[in-house]
Amino acid sequence: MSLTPLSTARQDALDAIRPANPVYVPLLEALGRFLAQDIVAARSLPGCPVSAMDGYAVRAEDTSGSNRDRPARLRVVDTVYAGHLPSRTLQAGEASRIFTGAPLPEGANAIVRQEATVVPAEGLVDVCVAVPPGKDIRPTGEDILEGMPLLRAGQRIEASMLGVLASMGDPQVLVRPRPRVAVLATGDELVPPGAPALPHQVYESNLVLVAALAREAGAHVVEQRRARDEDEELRAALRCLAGGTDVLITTGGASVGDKDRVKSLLAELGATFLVDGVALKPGKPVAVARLFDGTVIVLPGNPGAATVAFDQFARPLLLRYQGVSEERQRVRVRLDAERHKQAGFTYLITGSLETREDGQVWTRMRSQGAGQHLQNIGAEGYAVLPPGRADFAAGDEVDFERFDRPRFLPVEP
Ligand SMILES: Nc1nc2c(c(=O)[nH]1)N[C@H]1C(S)=C(S)[C@@H](COP(=O)(O)OP(=O)(O)OC[C@H]3O[C@@H](n4cnc5c(N)ncnc54)[C@H](O)[C@@H]3O)O[C@H]1N2
Ligand code: MOO
Repeated sequence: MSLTPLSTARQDALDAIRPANPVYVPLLEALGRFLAQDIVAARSLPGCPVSAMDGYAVRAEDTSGSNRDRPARLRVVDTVYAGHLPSRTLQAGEASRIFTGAPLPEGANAIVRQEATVVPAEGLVDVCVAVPPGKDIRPTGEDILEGMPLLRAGQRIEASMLGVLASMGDPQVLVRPRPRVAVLATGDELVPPGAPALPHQVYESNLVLVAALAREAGAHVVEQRRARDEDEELRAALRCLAGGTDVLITTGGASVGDKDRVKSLLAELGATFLVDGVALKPGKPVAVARLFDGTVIVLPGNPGAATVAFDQFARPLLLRYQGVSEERQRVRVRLDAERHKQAGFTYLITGSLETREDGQVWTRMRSQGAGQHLQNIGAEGYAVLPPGRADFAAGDEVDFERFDRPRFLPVEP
C-alpha cells in the first residue's frame, strides 16, 4: 500500500476542522491566545495635548532670550494635575504649574521643566531658559491616532498588545476558545515516573511531552491517562476521553504489532479516518480520525516520532481550531552530511543552522531515529528532505523549516 504524501495528508486532516466560534475574555486571559478580530484605534493617545514633564506651561514667546542671569519672571495663575482640567487660559506673562500627563492649558504652547526655574516668591516663577514652541508637549495622537489599525486577527497576543487594548478602553478581547485536549499513553511496558521500574519497563514520558506540546500550541489539557494494551481498558479510555474533549491525542500502539490496537478499536467505536499512515519519517504510523464530534490524533509511541507527528498534524490542527494557520520561515541550506532515504517519503531531520565564512548557510543535522529523545532539544528547525528522491550528498541544498518567529494567519471558518 502506498502511503499518503505529507502535504495531502495534512490538508485532509485540516479540512475537517472548523475554527471554534470566538468568545470575549478578560484581557489577561487572552495572553498567548489568538486574536479573532482586527483592532482599530478607538481613540487617540494622548487624547489631547499633555505635558511630558513636571514644570510650568508657558507661552514660548514669553521665555525668549531668558537664561540664568536674565530669567523671565512669570505669574503662576493655575495648577494642573494629570486627570484634571485647567481652569485658566494663559495670557501674556502668565504660567501654569503643570505635572507630567496633565492637559495643556489654552494659550500655552511649551513646557519649562521645573529644574530650569526658580521660585522667587509665592505666585511667581523665574524661567531660566528659552523654550521653543512645542517643547515637552505630547501632541494629540503622538502614540496612537484614532482610526489607525493596531492589531490584526490571527496575531498571537503578547503582553504589550494587552496594554494597547486596555489603553483603548477595552476590558476584554475577542479570541477563539482553547481546544480541550486529553492525552492517552498506551503500552504494557509503561511505568509512571515516581514508581520503581525494571530494566524491561519504560518510564512513561509521552504524557508530559505531548501535554506540553499541546499547551505550546494553545490547547487546554484537561486529562492525561495511561492504559495497558488490553482491548477492554483501551476501548473504555478511548470512548471516555474522545467523548468529553475536542481533541484526544493518543501515543503508542499505532503500528502493525499484535498489540497495536488503537486504530482498530477506534474504528470499532465508529471513528472515520481522515489520515491513516503518512509517507513521513519519523512519524509514519500517525493517524487522524473523527469520533463523537471530536478529533482523535493517533501518534506513534516512540517519543521522537511522536514529537514530529505532533508537530506536523496535532499542532496545525490545534491552531486551526483557534482560527489560525502557522507559516514558518523557510531558508535554503546545505546538508552537512550525506543521507539516504525511502524515495517516496518526506524526511524531517532536526538540526541547527550555521552560516560559514563564504556566507552559505549549512545545517548540522541531528542523528535521526524515531525513538530518540534528544534529537528535538534545542533544534532550530527541520531539514526537509522531500519525496521523489532517495540520495542526498553532503553539500546538497534543501529547504530548512525554522521553528522561530512563525507568522500566524487567520483562517476563514
Ligand atoms: N513491522 C513493522 N514494525 C513497525 C513499523 C512498521 O511499519 N512495520 N513501524 C515502526 C514505526 S515507523 C514506528 S514509529 C513504531 C511506532 O509504533 P507504535 O506507535 O505502535 O509504538 P509502540 O510500539 O507502542 O512503542 C514504540 C516505542 O516507544 C516506546 N513508548 C511508547 N509509548 C511510550 C511512552 N508513553 N513513553 C515512553 N516511551 C514510550 C515504547 O516503549 C517502544 O519502545 O513502530 C515501528 N514498528
Ligand atoms: O516512522 Mo517511525 O515513525 O518513527 O520510524
